[in-house]
Amino acid sequence: MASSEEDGAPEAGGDREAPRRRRRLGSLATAWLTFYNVAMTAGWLVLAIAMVRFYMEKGTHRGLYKSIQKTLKFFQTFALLEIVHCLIGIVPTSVLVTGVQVSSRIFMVWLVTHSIKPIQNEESVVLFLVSWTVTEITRYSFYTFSLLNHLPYFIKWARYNFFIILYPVGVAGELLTIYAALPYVKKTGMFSIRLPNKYNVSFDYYYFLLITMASYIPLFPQLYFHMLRQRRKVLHGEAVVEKDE
Ligand SMILES: CCCCCCCCCCCCC[C@@H](O)CC(=O)SCCNC(=O)CCNC(=O)[C@H](O)C(C)(C)COP(=O)(O)OP(=O)(O)OC[C@H]1O[C@@H](n2cnc3c(N)ncnc32)[C@H](O)[C@@H]1OP(=O)(O)O
Repeated sequence: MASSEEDGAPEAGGDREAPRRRRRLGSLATAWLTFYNVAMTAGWLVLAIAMVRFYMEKGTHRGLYKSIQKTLKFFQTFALLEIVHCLIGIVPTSVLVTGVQVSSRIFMVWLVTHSIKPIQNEESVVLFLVSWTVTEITRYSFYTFSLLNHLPYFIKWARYNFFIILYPVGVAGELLTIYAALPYVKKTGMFSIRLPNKYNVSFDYYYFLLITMASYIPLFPQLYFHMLRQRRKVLHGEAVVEKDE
């Protein structure tokens, strides 16, 4: 079920500029992006298999995060390159949208789940892990097949439909995990800087987490509506005007 993009002809109802844009990409950039997307698809697939195997063997989510954390940290951190891809112009995506998306994930991985051990067994961690994993397998395989001009319709369909449920579920998982971390952060004062000190600077990680949670209110709808616009453009061929472009 390969799409009609194979011969460079525009797809019915798709983005008619996409094949032309891809042809303009240099062969080095295309080779790099293909390698990057294949590696990321494989990485998130390994993570998915590890999670399913863990649950089948242990019958509980307790200990799941610990068992997959190295793979998760590696591949999610590797995604920082997506900001670089936008900055150097090899993908036609907004730096702002990608920056918010990637930095919120890096924050969740390193400054919340990795750093605050008592929350690693929360059910909410499983919520965001599953949402991220399904999303990323779909997204990176979408990019890979698009670059190879052999995009099966079901992958395109999945890329622009799964997020409708997975995005709110992932965000709920992230917010509940931060919420679960609050008492520990308050009790230990971790990552906080108290006055007096020689630099005369104070920082309270507990309030930083509260502000981060509040920032989902304006930022998440923007990402969600961005994806809805992309969905209309790619699946229904509607022209879309992005505010930050
Ligand atoms: C320091 C503390 C910070 C705290 C911040 C707190 C606020 C956070 C609020 C936000 C919360 C987000 C939470 C999030 O982590 C939750 C989840 O992810 S849950 C799981 C569900 N998630 C999703 O579905 C994610 C959806 N998001 C995305 O897909 C992308 O990340 C996004 C950047 C948002 C959108 O993608 P994009 O605009 O790029 O759309 P397209 O995929 O259609 O791509 C457009 C064109 O670019 C080409 N492209 C892009 N990347 C590549 C690539 N790697 N290789 C090749 N080509 C690429 C793509 O093919 C399109 O090209 P064309 O138009 O020519 O076809």
